[in-house]
Amino acid sequence: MGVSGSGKSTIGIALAESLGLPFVDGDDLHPVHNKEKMAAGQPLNDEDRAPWLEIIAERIRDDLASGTPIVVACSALKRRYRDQLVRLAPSTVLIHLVGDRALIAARQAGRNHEYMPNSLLDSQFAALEPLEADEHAFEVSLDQTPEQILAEIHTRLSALTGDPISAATHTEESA
Ligand SMILES: Nc1ncnc2c1ncn2[C@@H]1O[C@H](COP(=O)(O)OP(=O)(O)OP(=O)(O)O)[C@@H](O)[C@H]1O
Ligand SMILES: O=C(O)[C@H](O)[C@@H](O)[C@H](O)[C@H](O)CO
Repeated sequence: MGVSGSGKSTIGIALAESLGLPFVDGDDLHPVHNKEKMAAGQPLNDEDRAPWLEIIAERIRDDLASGTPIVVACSALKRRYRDQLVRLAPSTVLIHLVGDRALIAARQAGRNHEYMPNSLLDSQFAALEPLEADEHAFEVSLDQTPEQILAEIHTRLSALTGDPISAATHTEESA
């Protein structure tokens, strides 16, 4: 999770590959109305996001129920959005890519997004609610290379879930 440009897709794809799990980009699950609204330079509101978050929550639940956990990139800016996402799959781990606005803006400038204008970054920060202590989650600084972020995520995931698979995967990966 994180604001636009924080690295959700980049890190999500790499994390999924390192864990041998499917990756789902939440951006692909937005209704057309949401994409058109953002492309027009308007930030989404709670009503826009609710059905989109429900689609993602059901996808997480359904894939987990079929035996395949997935890695998902989703802004998940507010605490109630995250509660909606994990409601159907409480074992979900939320990973917040955190960093300062200037660095994120610089990264946004370096890419062309399908629909998201860089001008909406301030609205993303305005909506962002930091993780709270009772969330099954952790923060990772985005001011690192993708490789460093991935290594930290593996370490933190193993500590949080006690899942040797993550550690084993990391060991295999670094071998
Ligand atoms: N750790 C990193 N170091 C350097 N560049 C990065 C890093 N992570 C991502 N980037 C670059 O920053 C830009 C934004 O990354 P990415 O698209 O993954 O962010 P995002 O959170 O998915 O954005 P959005 O939500 O708008 O789709 C891309 O050009 C990507 O290559
Ligand atoms: O919650 C939101 O406002 C949206 O999901 C945005 O975050 C964009 O879809 C995503 O960042 C792609 O740029």
